[in-house]
Amino acid sequence: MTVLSGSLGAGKTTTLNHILESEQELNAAVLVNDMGEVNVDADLVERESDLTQNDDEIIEMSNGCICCRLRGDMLDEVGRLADERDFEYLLVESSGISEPIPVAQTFARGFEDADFDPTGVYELDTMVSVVDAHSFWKAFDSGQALTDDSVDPQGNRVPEEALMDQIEFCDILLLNKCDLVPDDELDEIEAVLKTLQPRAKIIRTEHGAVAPEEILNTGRFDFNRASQSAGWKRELQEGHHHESASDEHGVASFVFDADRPFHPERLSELFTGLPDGIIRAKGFFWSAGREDVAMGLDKSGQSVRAGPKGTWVATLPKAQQERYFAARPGIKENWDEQWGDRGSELVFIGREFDQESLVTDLEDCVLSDAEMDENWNEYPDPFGRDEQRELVLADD
Ligand SMILES: Nc1nc2c(ncn2[C@@H]2O[C@H](COP(=O)(O)OP(=O)(O)OP(=O)(O)O)[C@@H](O)[C@H]2O)c(=O)[nH]1
Repeated sequence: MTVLSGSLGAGKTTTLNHILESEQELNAAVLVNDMGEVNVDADLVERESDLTQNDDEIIEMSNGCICCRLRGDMLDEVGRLADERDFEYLLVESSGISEPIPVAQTFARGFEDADFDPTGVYELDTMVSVVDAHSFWKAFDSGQALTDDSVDPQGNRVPEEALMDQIEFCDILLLNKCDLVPDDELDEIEAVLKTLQPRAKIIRTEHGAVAPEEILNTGRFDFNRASQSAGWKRELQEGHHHESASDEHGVASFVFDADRPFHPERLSELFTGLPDGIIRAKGFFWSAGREDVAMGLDKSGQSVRAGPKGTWVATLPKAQQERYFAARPGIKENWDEQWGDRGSELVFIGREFDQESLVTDLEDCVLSDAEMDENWNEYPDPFGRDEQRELVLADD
């Protein structure tokens, strides 16, 4: 099976129809997930591809998203399909806001609440994300997310976070609507995509016209590799610290690390005022006043979330610490006698931003010697108590 993800209107249905038309021999079934009341996409697939006449089957799932509420239902549906029909390939179009990881997980590993176990029946072959080249910059620069009513302080996700998930977790990136964008701009978008997601193959398309063999039976999907493929994860693992390596399109990424806590207010100010060119930021940090919790940063486009993310190994009982050291020797290597693993590692990925001044600004946010000597652990902070949430809304 192949799963198509991508934001609203990126061209998933168009791509699906193209595949079904150009592979007449393909004995396929299709599952379309649409969040609306009426499953417009399923109608379109049905109408434009004569699927029903080919004795194929389309499952429509509306009123919910297959990455969360409908996970179990989705499995039951494809289980029924496997029982009742004889077909070779399953194509899934997920809704524009679907997160690809839980969808992939559901198919690759099953889901506890479902009666049907897909492993051994379905084989997840390729995760495809369709990216709209025409609205690419707008999706990250518009600031829509922050004024959008759908964002609330409880931490609901915003569209650009879904888009970032789709870019970071896939095997094939289809850069669609290339007819609407000049070549030099496409080169820039591709440079950004490559940095955000170094593993995926990027294919430029117009009207979803991709050769079927590029996304069917590619054998590319591997859950573990896909989970590790985000550009920011690689940066952290490979430790490209403070390195400036911007490519010919001005795309650069670097890791900032510090073994002292940040001044929370200075840092939150910096986070909310990051240069426009910073498309992605991710990592963990040590915030003065939070001795026990590791804080997380998660920025996609205009959306910036920060807040409690985990526990420092240093705060765990000794026996548990030993288990961590055994599993991840890297922790021990960077262990500070006084502070243990407390510290910060933040990845920034962006385009045409002044890296040097950002590093200086970050350094200014770290506690000074004097601040450290005073009460390093007595700073109030604007971050939420329980979880990461939108920073701009964090002070209400
Ligand atoms: N100019 C241009 N238009 C395109 C291209 N691909 C798709 N479209 C148009 O963009 C619109 C959205 O395409 P869909 O295929 O419905 O997008 P989708 O991702 O399935 O959309 P949702 O299911 O609503 O999330 C349609 O009007 C398509 O005809 C393209 O490459 N170039």
